[in-house]
Amino acid sequence: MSTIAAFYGGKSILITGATGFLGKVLMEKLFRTSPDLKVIYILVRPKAGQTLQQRVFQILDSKLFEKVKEVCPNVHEKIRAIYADLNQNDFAISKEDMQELLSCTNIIFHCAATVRFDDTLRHAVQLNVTATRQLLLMASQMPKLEAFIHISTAYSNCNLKHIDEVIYPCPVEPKKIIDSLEWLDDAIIDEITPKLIRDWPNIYTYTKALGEMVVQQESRNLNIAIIRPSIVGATWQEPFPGWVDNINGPNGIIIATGKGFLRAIKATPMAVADVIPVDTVVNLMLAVGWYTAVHRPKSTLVYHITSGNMNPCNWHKMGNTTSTHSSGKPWCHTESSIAGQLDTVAHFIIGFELKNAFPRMENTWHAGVQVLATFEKIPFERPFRRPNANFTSNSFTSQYWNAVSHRAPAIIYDCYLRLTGRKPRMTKLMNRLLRTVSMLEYFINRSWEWSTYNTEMLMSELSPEDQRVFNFDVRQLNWLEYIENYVLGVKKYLLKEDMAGIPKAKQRLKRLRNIHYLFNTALFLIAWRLLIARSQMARNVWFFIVSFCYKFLSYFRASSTLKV
Ligand SMILES: CCCCCCCCCCCCCCCCCCCCCCCC(=O)SCCNC(=O)CCNC(=O)[C@H](O)C(C)(C)COP(=O)(O)OP(=O)(O)OC[C@H]1O[C@@H](n2cnc3c(N)ncnc32)[C@H](O)[C@@H]1OP(=O)(O)O
Ligand SMILES: NC(=O)C1=CN([C@@H]2O[C@H](COP(=O)(O)OP(=O)(O)OC[C@H]3O[C@@H](n4cnc5c(N)ncnc54)[C@H](OP(=O)(O)O)[C@@H]3O)[C@@H](O)[C@H]2O)C=CC1
Repeated sequence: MSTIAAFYGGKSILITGATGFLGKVLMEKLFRTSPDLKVIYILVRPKAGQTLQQRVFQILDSKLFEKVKEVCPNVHEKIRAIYADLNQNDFAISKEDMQELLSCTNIIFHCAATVRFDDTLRHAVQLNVTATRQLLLMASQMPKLEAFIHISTAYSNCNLKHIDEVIYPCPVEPKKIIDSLEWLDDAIIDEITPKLIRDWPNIYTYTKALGEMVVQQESRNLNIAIIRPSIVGATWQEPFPGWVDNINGPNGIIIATGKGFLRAIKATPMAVADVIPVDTVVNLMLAVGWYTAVHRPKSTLVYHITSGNMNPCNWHKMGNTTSTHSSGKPWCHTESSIAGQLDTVAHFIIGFELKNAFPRMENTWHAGVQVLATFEKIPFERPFRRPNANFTSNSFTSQYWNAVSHRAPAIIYDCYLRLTGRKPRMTKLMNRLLRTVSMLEYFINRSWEWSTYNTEMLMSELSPEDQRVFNFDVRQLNWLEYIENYVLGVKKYLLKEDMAGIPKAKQRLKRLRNIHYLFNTALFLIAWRLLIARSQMARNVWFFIVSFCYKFLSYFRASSTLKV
């Protein structure tokens, strides 16, 4: 019997952010492994015209919860949705609900946050800092509370290169920021935001760092732990592989690439793609909840849950030479443009240098290669263009690809829409996509080193049974398998596409490839014709090539006649 599963039996657990990506997987695992838990309180707000109950029913009726319903048929009775808005004072929780929460809660998992990179400072501070402070205040009034688990991000200190499992101080005290936001107006806040966030890349990571500081300052005598996941991806194993339900992080990029909208990205070839499956993060969260409550460490422990140091995967490739598990297909630039060739050469040179500089990276996996190979096997329906991916770390090349591979086709397509009497929309969509990609660029052009002493210590504290049921050992992850399931999951659960449509999608890809070749050939012929008309040298080269081909063919014909 798993000690951790038994620990949660009979417990009242409070989860914030339960309607989010991580929160749903956390609830699912809790119900599946500890069906005898007493109750899960979730703080929910009505959204998109749905009441709390409708939101809960929608979650429980989803595919994610299919297994839970077998193990815990009365799951509906064990969820208690409490109306709450974390942006409001006291979270706008009713007196009776607050009383129940304060007197009954045993464990808190605080997942709620705004994860938008472009949120306003006011809103992000309210949710990621002030709400955390408020929740800690509530926690301090809970007599039965055994552990408070705060979910942060591995990127809360991404302004550093090496990050330890400690809470780093922020230049400005969170309290000062909270106080000043109360009286500053929005225009002034916008003006001072860059000065406040300094070398953090966005408001999200900055406010998550402030949130950690608040946890440290307001911890009082609570048993607190902080968990810092890197980029949370689709499920690896549980309850089934590939489950994903939002367009954050890599998900949106996978869709945009699979549908042929995004064909180039500014990314450092060997930068580590520190994706961590959501079920791995949840397993660690539950193990940390147990450990913090039972072992009561003297100080607040921080746990990193990342993949890069134990089982690295990078965004791109260094050809098919480094990974024995890669598809074997070279990372090819299918377009035969000169810039493309130069880019390839540059990648090989950079990659060769990097390989020599970081021999550890020899065994890394190549996300991009696997993703593209999977698109061949399991194409998305109705792609705009054929999926392709040019990775470049050079700003100039990146701008070139943006113009040629993204903006130009969007403009051409919009002209076609206009000519056929429809409303143009592709340029707008493309601008939005490129804006999103530019926000993610910071994270795909750098690598970080996260120490994982606490996470490893915890792993060694678990019984073999707990290590199996609550597995967070990312060394066992097979990236090839994971990425295939990830892409399949995006197709099935996000795009809601039917597998029966695959043959048709493959046919469409073939058609797009033919159009692509035709278009390139026409372009080449036009360019060549124009050149020949203008340059004597081009004409000489042309006659040389034609006469060479003619001689070659005559020789070939003569020798085959001799053989007969
Ligand atoms: C050529 C390339 C080849 C690649 C090949 C394959 C490569 C290998 C794998 C893929 C690699 C790709 C690299 C990915 C890099 C990922 C790096 C991520 C780094 C994260 C570090 C930190 C991690 C964390 O701690 S937090 C989690 C990460 N957070 C995010 O990702 C949030 C980022 N998002 C935002 O900030 C905004 O959404 C923004 C700015 C991107 C977009 O804002 P915008 O205002 O333009 O759009 P929205 O109005 O927000 O939404 C548009 C549209 O989408 C709907 N929507 C929004 N969110 C969701 C959602 N979560 N789920 C479902 N749908 C959503 C929204 O409703 C809108 O729909 P409409 O119908 O238009 O209303
Ligand atoms: N996804 C990732 O890649 C990573 C996530 N993390 C951290 O993990 C945690 C969970 O992230 P994730 O699940 O991906 O995020 P989601 O955006 O999927 O979920 C956010 C959750 O917070 C809730 N929430 C937001 N605002 C409010 C509010 N005013 N009142 C009540 N609830 C609110 C949302 O509720 P609603 O449904 O009503 O909007 C939702 O349940 C966050 O703390 C994040 O920083 C860390 C590293 C990476």
